[in-house]
Amino acid sequence: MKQQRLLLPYVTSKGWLYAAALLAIALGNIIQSLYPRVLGEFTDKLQSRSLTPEIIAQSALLLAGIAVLFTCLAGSGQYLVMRLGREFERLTRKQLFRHFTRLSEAYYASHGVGHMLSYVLSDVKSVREAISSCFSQTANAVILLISALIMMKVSGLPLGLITLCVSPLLLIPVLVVYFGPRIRKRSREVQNDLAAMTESAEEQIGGMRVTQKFSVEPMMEARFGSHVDEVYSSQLSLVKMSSLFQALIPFLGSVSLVLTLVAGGYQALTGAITIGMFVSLTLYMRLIINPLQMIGNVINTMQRSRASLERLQELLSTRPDIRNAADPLPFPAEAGIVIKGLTYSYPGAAQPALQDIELQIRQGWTTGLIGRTGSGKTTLAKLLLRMMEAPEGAILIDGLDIRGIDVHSLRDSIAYVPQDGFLFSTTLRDNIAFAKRDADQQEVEEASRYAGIYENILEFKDGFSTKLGERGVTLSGGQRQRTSLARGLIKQAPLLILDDSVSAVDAVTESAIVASIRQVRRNKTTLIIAHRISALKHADEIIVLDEGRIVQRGTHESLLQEQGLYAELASLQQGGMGHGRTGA
Ligand SMILES: Nc1ncnc2c1ncn2[C@@H]1O[C@H](COP(=O)(O)OP(=O)(O)OP(=O)(O)O)[C@@H](O)[C@H]1O
Repeated sequence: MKQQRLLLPYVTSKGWLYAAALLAIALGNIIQSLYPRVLGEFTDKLQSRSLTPEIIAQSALLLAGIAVLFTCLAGSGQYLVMRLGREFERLTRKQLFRHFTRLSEAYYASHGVGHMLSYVLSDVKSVREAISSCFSQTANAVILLISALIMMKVSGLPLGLITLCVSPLLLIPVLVVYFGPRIRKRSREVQNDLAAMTESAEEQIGGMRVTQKFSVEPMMEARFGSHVDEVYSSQLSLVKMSSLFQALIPFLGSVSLVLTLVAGGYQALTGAITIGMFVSLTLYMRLIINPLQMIGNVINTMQRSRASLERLQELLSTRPDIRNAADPLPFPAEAGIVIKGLTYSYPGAAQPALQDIELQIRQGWTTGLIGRTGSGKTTLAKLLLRMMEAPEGAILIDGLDIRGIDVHSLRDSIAYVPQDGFLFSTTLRDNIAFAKRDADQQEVEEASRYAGIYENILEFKDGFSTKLGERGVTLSGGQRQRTSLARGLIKQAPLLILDDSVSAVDAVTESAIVASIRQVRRNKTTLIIAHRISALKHADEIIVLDEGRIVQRGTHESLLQEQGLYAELASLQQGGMGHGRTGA
């Protein structure tokens, strides 16, 4: 799998801005590295008693100038780098969301919402830290080190002395090589555990009402608690490694200072260097050590960010399972469907969900699909929507292989109404006009009348402007279903699939809805999936599925004449179980 590169293209595209930031930081640090020299010369003049009030004023002005220039230059470099980091965060979050919209049903079945959130929140933030604060701190340290070394040489300090004093700092790269990969590995474990914990939090909080109703709070606490413990232990293991690393770097800095004191002091005693030179040497060493100490922090953050970057790159490299063919065709003029020898198994399933399906959903007809729970009805609907991919040549729409049809055009031409349609936290109007944003009020009202929800909506104080969701009205199961049905009907799509879409309404409402759907879908292709015979008995053809296979087909009347599952379901439902889920 080719890895999608995330960072390099971004940094390259912003190359000029990064170069400008680097320049500002470099100039700021070069200017700052002048101040030990000013103080060294000042000390020498003080010692040789050649100090005058003018020299004092000049030196003070010089130091103030250095401070102002450093603040302006380093400050603007820092601002630019931080801004570039935030821009990366903004673009990557959008890119991730775009990628999420392309991932398939199978991906979402194996990755929870919390897991996806952890990419958008913590991984992106962690990479942003690397390209903002780490960038400026590294630039600071490297430039300051180089300019301080040059200034020490220019100030006349002996090369041997300089080399001896900075030698312990040369061990820093060795520490980086040893600790870097270890910190990265542990960081990756932390990120994975955090993702699992977010996923668990999302699920446990989402299911809190069920938890309370079943009074199983201790069990759920233990479930979430175990994820929290895992995060704690992986973080602890990371903290151990990174603390050791971060403690060793200042230690090397202190060794450098000790050497400076001993070797510099000895040379000043013997007269090899002046006292002013000794003062500037110690100041230079302090100047270098401060940012180098921060390098420990930077490298820690960088390793964490690298682990996050790897996770993000892996995610962005996941190719969507459902992709358009090289030359995708638009949805054909007619929505007649032929299914030939379709067998479909979910990944890892022992049994196929559908087997040897031969079926025709005729253009302009209403086809009914009935069967016990788990018989494969929804699987068939999802294959028609290409939420999963059917084998080549198994599903033809108006003679075209479904795999050759543009995914967007296909889904745009099908109105799919599931049993438990998800409604968004917006107004009822927005939910109904979800897939038809330009629908006028009349269309919205018409669709809600057909779906049998119009009267209910008018009863709300704000009518169609009623807000749903956390800060709005909570609809009953049946109201939710009918709103979702209105959302499907308003599309007036060439193919309508109702997947148990009126299962939560009473028999009277159901028969009114079925009658209006028949009216609005006259001569349009419609597939009604249902458990209840009453929902599909008017269909032009009814298909009976059992354990993934078609076991009967015909009209309501012909199927009632046959010995078989349909007649069995009919007698059960007439016997008073009509509103339950048969075979469940
Ligand atoms: N994402 C999935 N991964 C694995 N197996 C699945 C998945 N979705 C459904 N199945 C299995 O496929 C079979 C058919 O399921 P499907 O949802 O199509 O049945 P159904 O007839 O629509 O049932 P119901 O009437 O209860 O909605 C079942 O055995 C189910 O467990």
